[in-house]
Parts: sequence; structure tokens; C-alpha cells
Amino acid sequence: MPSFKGGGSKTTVSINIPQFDASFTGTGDLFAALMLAYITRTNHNVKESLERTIATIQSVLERTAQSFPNKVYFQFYYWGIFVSQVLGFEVDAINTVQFSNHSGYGHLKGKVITEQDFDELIEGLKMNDLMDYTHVLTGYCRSPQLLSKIGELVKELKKANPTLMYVCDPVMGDNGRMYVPEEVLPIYANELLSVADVICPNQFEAELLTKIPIKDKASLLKTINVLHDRGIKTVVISSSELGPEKHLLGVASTVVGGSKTTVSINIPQFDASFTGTGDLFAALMLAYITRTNHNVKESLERTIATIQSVLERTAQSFPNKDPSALTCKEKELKLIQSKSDIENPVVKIEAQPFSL
Ligand SMILES: Nc1ncnc2c1ncn2[C@@H]1O[C@H](COP(=O)(O)OP(=O)(O)O)[C@@H](O)[C@H]1O
Ligand SMILES: Cc1ncc(COP(=O)(O)O)c(C=O)c1O
Repeated sequence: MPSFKGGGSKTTVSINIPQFDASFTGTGDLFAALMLAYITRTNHNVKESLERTIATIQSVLERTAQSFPNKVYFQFYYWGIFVSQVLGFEVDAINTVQFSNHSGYGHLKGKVITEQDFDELIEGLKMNDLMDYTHVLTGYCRSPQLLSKIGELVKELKKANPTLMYVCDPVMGDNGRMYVPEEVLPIYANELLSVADVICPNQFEAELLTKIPIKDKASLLKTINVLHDRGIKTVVISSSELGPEKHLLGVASTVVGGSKTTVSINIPQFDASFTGTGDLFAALMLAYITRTNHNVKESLERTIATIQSVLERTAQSFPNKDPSALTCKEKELKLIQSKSDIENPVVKIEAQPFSL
């Protein structure tokens, strides 16, 4: 029964809540977060806030019996989670790091998940019989030992569900510089690639994995073929410097039933560097590769359309500032504001067959 005392006058309201014949976990959290939102929006109108909060929780509980077909195990930071959820994936996320902020800022405080933390979480999932994943997505990870364990976990999950899709974003660096310890490279190259169904390195990461310098389209294609030869069905280069002026080039390639499809897309380049776009890219590709059953053309087009609209909205939130002059805080990706673009991206740039 919420009560509000403002300006000396008190308003107290109550509501009858139809009771479900079951007990649920998480509804208290939901209640508090919804009340926070509605008390803010209505400036402490407790009647409206209570009504909307209860209406929301009632509809969530009514819908709780309908489950999503896909359940993703996420080993990641936060950007991809929202995107996957908006696109209809049930997500169990492990934050590989619990940091005060992302690494684009000048200072970084917090903790990296340890192997022991990881083991405990997996133990709990197993004890409760919750390992029924359809997808695994891994990203930023600084520990070679932990990565190795993830490889073992994927093998185990694939034994239980042979159709499970493992999407590996081998986050190691960008523009010629590694930002994780060098020891993770052999683990990606020797242990994770062999269990990956989809891999989405950027140009530098693809070079590290194959030891092929990418100087032109021929060496890019060679790199993709080497990755396919290691048994990876779908290889996606999230960005390379081989695009036309002021454009990046993204490439996606898939081998289905012995026949290969390779497409590329020109990505208009913003005059700024953003953090989180790689995470976003991997989560979007996972969603669209699943929805389209490895149609790389459609998947790449929708992924790029979504990221472009997020970056446009991010850059436009300070219209009087040159994008290159934006501070780290100003460049935080405007994901929540882009929810409808994430749900329904408008494809403006078509991917083309990749040819030399
Ligand atoms: N400056 C930029 N301008 C336009 N698009 C960008 C820019 N930076 C990143 N992106 C988008 O984000 C995607 C992933 O970025 P990329 O740099 O390849 O990943 P990572 O962050 O893993 O290095 C790219 O495919 C591109 O769509
Ligand atoms: C803490 C932190 N900082 C930075 C990044 C890099 O993000 P991206 O490569 O997506 O730009 C990540 C990636 O997950 C991260 O976890």
C-alpha cells in the first residue's frame, strides 16, 4: 500500500492483485524497478505508479509459461545482452569483468572473473539442470586458463545438444595493438577455433589467428579460407581497412553443403572510435545467423544497419560537436534509445558478392 506525503498532503492507495497459484522468483526486483520508473515518470503519483507496476507484473506472469526457443549462454560484457534480449533470446550472462566502466575511459577499477568463480557458476547451473543452451557467445576474456575452460564447456554443451551454435568473438585487439595478454592467442587459435561454428574477428584479430597479413582483398580471402579450413562454418570479418574512402569493409562467408557464399559490405565510417561496437556486432550476428539459418548476406546487412543507426543516434546526441571531439562519456552507445531500430533495422546498404 504505497503512501506519499508531499506538500503536507498525504495520498494512500491500495490495489487488489489477482493471485497466481504459484510462487515466482524475481517479482520483488521487478516491482522495485517498475515503481522507480513510474514514480519518476509521474512525479510521485502513487496511484498511477502502483496501477502500472501491477499491470506490468500481471502480464509478465501471464506470459511466463510461454518460453523462448533460444537460450544463450553469454560470456561477455553488457552491450550485447540488451540486443540479444530485444531480439528474443533468453540470456544467461556472465560478466567476464565487473568493472566500474569500460576500458575506453582513463581509469579502470574492478575485478576480472577468476577460474574459480567460473567453476562455481557452472557447478550451480549443472546442479539445477540448467545447461540446456542453444547458443554460446564468448567475447572479452583476459585469462588463457579461463578461455581453455570455456572451450571444454562448449564441447560438453555440444555433446548434450549437437545443434548448439558457438559464436566466438576472439577479442584480442584492434589497429595493430593487443589489449589482452598475448597468451590468449594460442588458446583461441588451437582450442576455441576448432569448436566454433561462427567466428567474428576484426582485421587485426584475423591476422593474429592466421598469421596472414591482410593487405588486399586476395589476402583477406585467403585468411577467410584458412579459417574455413579449420572447420568453421561461418567466418565474419567485422571490419577491415579495405573499404573505399571513408568506409570500412565487412565480410561474411559461409560454407553450407560444400558450397561457399562470401559477401562484403561497405560500412560508412564515423570520424570517432566507439567502445562496445564489437560486442554489439557479435550479438547481432548471432541473432541474424540463427534467424536466417546462416544467410550471411541478410545477417550482415541487418547487423550493419543496426549498428549504423546506433552510432548515428550516439553521434547526433551532441549535434553541435564534431564526432571526433566527443568524450568517452558522450560516446556511450545509445542502445536503449535505439530499441525500435534494433527490433526493426532498415537496411540501406546492400551486401555484395565478394570478388577480387
Ligand atoms: N568508427 C566507426 N564507424 C563506423 N562503424 C564503426 C566504427 N567503429 C565500429 N564500427 C562498427 O562496429 C562494427 C564492429 O567494430 P570493429 O571495430 O570491427 O570491432 P571491434 O570493436 O571488435 O574491434 C563494425 O562492423 C562497424 O559496423
Ligand atoms: C571492459 C571492456 N572494455 C572494452 C571492451 C571492448 O569493446 P569492443 O571491442 O566491443 O569495442 C570490452 C569488450 O567486451 C570490455 O569488456
